[in-house]
Amino acid sequence: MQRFNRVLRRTGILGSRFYSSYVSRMRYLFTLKEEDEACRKAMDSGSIYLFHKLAPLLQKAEYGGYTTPAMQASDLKGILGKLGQNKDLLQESILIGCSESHVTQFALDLGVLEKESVESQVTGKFVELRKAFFLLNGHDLPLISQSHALLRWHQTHRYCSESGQLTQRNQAGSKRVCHTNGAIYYPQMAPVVITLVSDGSRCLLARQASFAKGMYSALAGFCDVGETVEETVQREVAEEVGLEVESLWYTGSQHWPFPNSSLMVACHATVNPGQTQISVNSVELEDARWFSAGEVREALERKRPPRERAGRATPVWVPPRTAIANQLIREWANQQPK
Ligand SMILES: NC(=O)c1ccc[n+]([C@@H]2O[C@H](COP(=O)([O-])OP(=O)(O)OC[C@H]3O[C@@H](n4cnc5c(N)ncnc54)[C@H](O)[C@@H]3O)[C@@H](O)[C@H]2O)c1
Ligand SMILES: [Mg+2]
Repeated sequence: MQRFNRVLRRTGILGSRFYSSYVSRMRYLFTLKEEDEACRKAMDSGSIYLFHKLAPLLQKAEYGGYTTPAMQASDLKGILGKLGQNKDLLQESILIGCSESHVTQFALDLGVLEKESVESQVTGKFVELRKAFFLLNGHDLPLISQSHALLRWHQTHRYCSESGQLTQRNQAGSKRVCHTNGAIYYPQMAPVVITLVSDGSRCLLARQASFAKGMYSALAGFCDVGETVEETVQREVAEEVGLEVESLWYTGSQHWPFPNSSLMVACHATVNPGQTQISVNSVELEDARWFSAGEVREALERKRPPRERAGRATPVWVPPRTAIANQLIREWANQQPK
């Protein structure tokens, strides 16, 4: 905390004016992205979330479920020493945030070490990200999702696309620079719209052939270059189910790490109740259907994935609460008369 205040004072951020805790945290993070030395120092007293080949470290929680344990940099240095690894590996950590108590948070991928030997030194197991999404509660997910996306970006974007030379990251890991031509690269994400279409009394859910059996979701699609969010919603609904959107409104957003890094922009949309004939685009979707509010409420309550019964079709279920699709579907169901 003292160091935190010193950095803020030196950079003129902590002055006579009162800053809320949130503002001072954001200003502090901004400074750490700009100043490599300040970031290096913050790492020494920060907490570090571990990954192994992009799989986050998960720990069984005392009262059930799983959490993501954070390690102190000093403890991690000891572990690296025991595993015969140079402590400089710690410098590869990337900055991901700052807790409310002003402890800086970093993420580090220990993929260069053998997974089992790391697990023997820490409490927990490295779990593949998709599985981790089902095991963790909503509180831990944004941090893990952000860390995964940033670590992955650094691992897969090491070269300058103009000079072909290796680029260097700044200490925080918020950018990479090519020292041959000065090109700067920032972490990328793709904007995606996710839309729940309604005709006033029913909503439209669809499934891709790759979804788990029985799972239906809202329509989703990547934004094309040059499109507005509104245009993407209209195009995706037309492309995937052959309907024309009459009105739409934004409701929320979510960072989504699959398959790469997406910013999911969630919208509700309506179509004319007199023009609801679905024409499924079979290249994109396996099925799309209208569901009544009652059917949607049942799907929301169903255990995921539901137990299969011999000779019966798998009951319809929807993505878990950790996916913004669930929020969209739940919002719509809550607005319908009981
Ligand atoms: N969080 C959630 O609730 C939620 C729910 C549904 C879908 N999603 C995500 O939304 C994403 C998009 O949905 P979709 O698959 O229906 O999209 P989509 O309908 O646009 O179809 C996918 C196709 O778009 C093309 N494409 C265009 N730009 C792309 C890019 N930048 N990256 C990858 N492919 C690109 C590819 O040909 C790909 O096969 C999926 O990756 C999925 O993980 C998230
Ligand atoms: Mg789609």
